[in-house]
Amino acid sequence: MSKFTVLDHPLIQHKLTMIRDKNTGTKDFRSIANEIAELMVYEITRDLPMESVEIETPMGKSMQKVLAGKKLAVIPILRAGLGMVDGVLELIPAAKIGHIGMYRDEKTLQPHEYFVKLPADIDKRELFVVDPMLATGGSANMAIDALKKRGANNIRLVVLVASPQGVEAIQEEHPDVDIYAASLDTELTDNGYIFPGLGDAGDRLFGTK
Ligand SMILES: O=P(O)(O)OC[C@H]1O[C@H](OP(=O)(O)OP(=O)(O)O)[C@H](O)[C@@H]1O
Ligand SMILES: O=c1cc[nH]c(=O)[nH]1
Ligand SMILES: [Mg+2]
Repeated sequence: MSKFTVLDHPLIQHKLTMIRDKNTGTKDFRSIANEIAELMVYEITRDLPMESVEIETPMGKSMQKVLAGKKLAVIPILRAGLGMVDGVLELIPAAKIGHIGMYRDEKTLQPHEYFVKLPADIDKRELFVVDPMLATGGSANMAIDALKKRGANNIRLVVLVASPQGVEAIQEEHPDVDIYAASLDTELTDNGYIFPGLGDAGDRLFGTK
């Protein structure tokens, strides 16, 4: 089964509380969501493999460490996943970006895919799928399906807030995909919203409500 990790760094938790607050407006929600994504990626990338290379400092030749292994790509699930991309790029500015458009039918809660545009070498990259909310898990599961169908084989899912049902759904369908969240919240409401959650993350990010 895949790993599920809550990143409980105090800065992440403090900032998450700020965006949970319904009085936090679009401008602050947007910038703080990106700050949390940046801190999360800092924690998650602790285990990236390294290798030694020879370089020459002004003092002479020396073996030093650099990142080894696969290159990275960030895959936001549109729309709300866009709200985490800039934060990730602060730390990994050379990452490629792929987009997967997904919306959840408000009545049935079923996800619908409407856009997929990915880097050509997706099979050779380590992918960070980002979306603030993992509620029923339907959207993330379908996004991961879309990636695997196109050759992706190294995927991590990074969300701000997860529900227990969402984590279970991903672990069941994609046991190879590790999940990272800033919080595991207590429940899903009858209309599919995470409680206490953030409300509608897309609407809060883009000011569409
Ligand atoms: O786990 P699920 O039950 O599938 O719900 C989570 C999805 O719902 C939200 O997107 P939404 O459909 O509201 O689209 P948006 O990002 O355009 O607002 C959210 O950003 C996730 O993608
Ligand atoms: O709580 C939720 C659930 C799905 N989508 C959101 O934006 N928020
Ligand atoms: Mg939405």
